[in-house]
Amino acid sequence: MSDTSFSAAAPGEAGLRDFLALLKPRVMSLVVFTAFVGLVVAPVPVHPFVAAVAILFIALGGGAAGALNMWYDADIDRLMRRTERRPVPAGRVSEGEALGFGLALAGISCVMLALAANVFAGLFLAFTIFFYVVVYTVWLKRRTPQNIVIGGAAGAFPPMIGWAVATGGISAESLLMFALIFLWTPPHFWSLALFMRDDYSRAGVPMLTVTHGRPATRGWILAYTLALIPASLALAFSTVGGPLCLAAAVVLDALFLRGALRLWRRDEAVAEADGFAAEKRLFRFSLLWLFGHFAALLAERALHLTGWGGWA
Ligand code: HEM
Ligand SMILES: CC(C)=CCC/C(C)=C/CC/C(C)=C/COP(=O)(O)OP(=O)(O)O
Repeated sequence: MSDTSFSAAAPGEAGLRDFLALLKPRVMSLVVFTAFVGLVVAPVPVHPFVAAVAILFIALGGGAAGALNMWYDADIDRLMRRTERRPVPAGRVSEGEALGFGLALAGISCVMLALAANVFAGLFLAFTIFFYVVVYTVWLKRRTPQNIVIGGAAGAFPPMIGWAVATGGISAESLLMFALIFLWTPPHFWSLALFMRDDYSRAGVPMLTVTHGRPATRGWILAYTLALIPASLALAFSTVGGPLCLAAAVVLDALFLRGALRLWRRDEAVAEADGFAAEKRLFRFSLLWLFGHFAALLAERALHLTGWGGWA
């Protein structure tokens, strides 16, 4: 294989790196981690080989959804500084290639997950890809500032898919994991939208910062952060939680709330003058917050296996 397949290719010349970029690997890493935790904390043990194969196909399914999103959004990605260098808008991968790659990967991953785990998990993965690509990307993203609130459900399904791999179904615990990510998505995304507003405005995407302005967005970030607290406590007190989850929830929630309150009180001129430093900090912290909650669930499960952890 030549070196060029790994380097940033010229227009019209796709490299392996470009097809990897279509999978949105950085975002999907946390998505896949939440699916993994959903699988591990479920009360039904899964053979390690089946678990590894299932996680691989969930990762590929998530990647397929990313590729299909980038195929459909190529026109607006071309207009935003953050996304203009992506493989399709930069012309290194054609729209047809991105569409074919995404569809093939989506089909393979759903069928393989159904065969490796169970049909319900395979169908759930297919529904999640459909939700992200059709409901969020095609239908809502360009129409309403509620796009990421409703469409965000797609990003909240993966731990339920992981749970479904183990149990073949849905439970109160998997719904609580869903609720945690569902309520987290608005503060996660809107803190980024505060400092990326001009990109979205240029592309004509009706994100809340564009349609309702920054001060209103700050209020909504605080509102969803407050709603996150009971959701994370409920998960900590559920059968998959325990003292460690509770301690993690208290610390992470207090820090998230402090950051959201700080953003809410910010003067726009001050925020602009310091380059939206506090907004960027809260966006980065949102990633740590979600990782921390799911890492705590995993650690609680590990402790439980040694006779500690959990409430029982
Ligand atoms: C509709 C829901 C969501 C929207 C609109 C959204 C939007 C974004 C955007 C625009 C970025 C900026 C950087 C980039 O392009 O990579 C980003 C970063 C990120 N998001 Fe989200 N996100 C959503 C849901 C999620 C979910 C569910 C997860 C994981 C469970 C997640 C994990 C991440 C991670 C890990 C990054 C950092 C990527 C990096 O380091 O470059 N996001 N998100
Ligand atoms: C298993 C499976 C199918 C998982 C899907 C998970 C999922 C829906 C994650 C959402 C991640 C994300 C980057 C949303 C932003 O889309 P955007 O189009 O607003 O962001 P962009 O402008 O960066 O493209």
